[in-house]
Amino acid sequence: MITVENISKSFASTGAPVVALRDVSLAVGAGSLYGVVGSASAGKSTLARCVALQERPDRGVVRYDGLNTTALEGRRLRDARRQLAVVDSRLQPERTVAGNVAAPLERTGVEGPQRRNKVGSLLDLVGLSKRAAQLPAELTEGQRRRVAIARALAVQPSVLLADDPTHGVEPDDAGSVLTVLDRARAELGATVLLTTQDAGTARRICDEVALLERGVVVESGNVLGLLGKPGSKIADELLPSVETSRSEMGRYDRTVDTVLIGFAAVGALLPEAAGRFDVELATIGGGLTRFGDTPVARFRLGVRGQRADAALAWIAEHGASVSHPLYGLHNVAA
Ligand SMILES: Nc1ncnc2c1ncn2[C@@H]1O[C@H](COP(=O)(O)OP(=O)(O)OP(=O)(O)O)[C@@H](O)[C@H]1O
Repeated sequence: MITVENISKSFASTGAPVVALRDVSLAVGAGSLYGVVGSASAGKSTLARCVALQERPDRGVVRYDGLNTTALEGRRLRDARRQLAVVDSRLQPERTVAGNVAAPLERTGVEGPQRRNKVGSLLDLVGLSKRAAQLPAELTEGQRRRVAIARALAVQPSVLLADDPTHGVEPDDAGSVLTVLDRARAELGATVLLTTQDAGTARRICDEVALLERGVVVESGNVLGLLGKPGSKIADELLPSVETSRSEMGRYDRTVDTVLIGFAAVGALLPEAAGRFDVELATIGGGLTRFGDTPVARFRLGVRGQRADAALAWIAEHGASVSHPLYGLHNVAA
């Protein structure tokens, strides 16, 4: 378990100091895949460096399993660092894929068949066994990232830190990088903390997420839990957008936005409510996506019928969130 408690960090500059983090707190549960999402210069890398114990915050504390790391020096700092690994995408260009993954094992004195077996299982984990003898230059950027992840995992860290792991990777290739991070958590039990500018990354693999804006955590929590929360910025960013024309909305008695989570809800809840209460629930905006393996829909519904209130209450009772869209520019196309 990693806890970040009220950390702040500024950097000197020619003018006023640059405040990279302001009073940031996070709790990253053991075995979770935690995503810090934010736009450029939001402070993500600074936060990742503080958690990786590469940078000391000006104020606040980073704890590993309760241990306050902020004051650690020398051997105790090295011991604390040993349980975490940072994915460093700079590979040794003259060494093969297997050689790069073997490098940390060579440094720690793991030899012979033990080293070969370990490298072999890590290459299996990242899906690059067939490329063991190739050089980094012969790989795609996404494959190189997977080598970097395998190398980071060679020291059997309990925490894996990946700062913007899909940056510069082609979209087609990015999915396999994320899959490998997910496997590191699922198969090796590592806690994974990643940063990203891309909401899609959080949607694909993160269980927990924090939204960082100008050095401040504006929202955090369980991803699926946030989706139904009215006014959630994270939900708004991750869910399909709802764009409906005013004239389309005007054809119904009223319109509502609804978020449906899981196979049963997405597949059956709306037709079931429409039939049960004899109302029309027409999908006039939004769409369907996936969070990991879980299907999630955000629909704007045009509602007609005398028992509309009862139908919407029934949907809400069965786990959907129902909210009334604002007639603002944000939601309504002209
Ligand atoms: N070593 C440093 N010296 C001076 N300023 C820094 C340093 N590191 C970061 N900053 C500044 O702190 C702020 C946050 O930077 P940081 O790199 O943490 O953001 P980020 O969210 O990772 O951005 P990006 O997604 O663009 O990498 C920025 O204004 C940046 O210029």
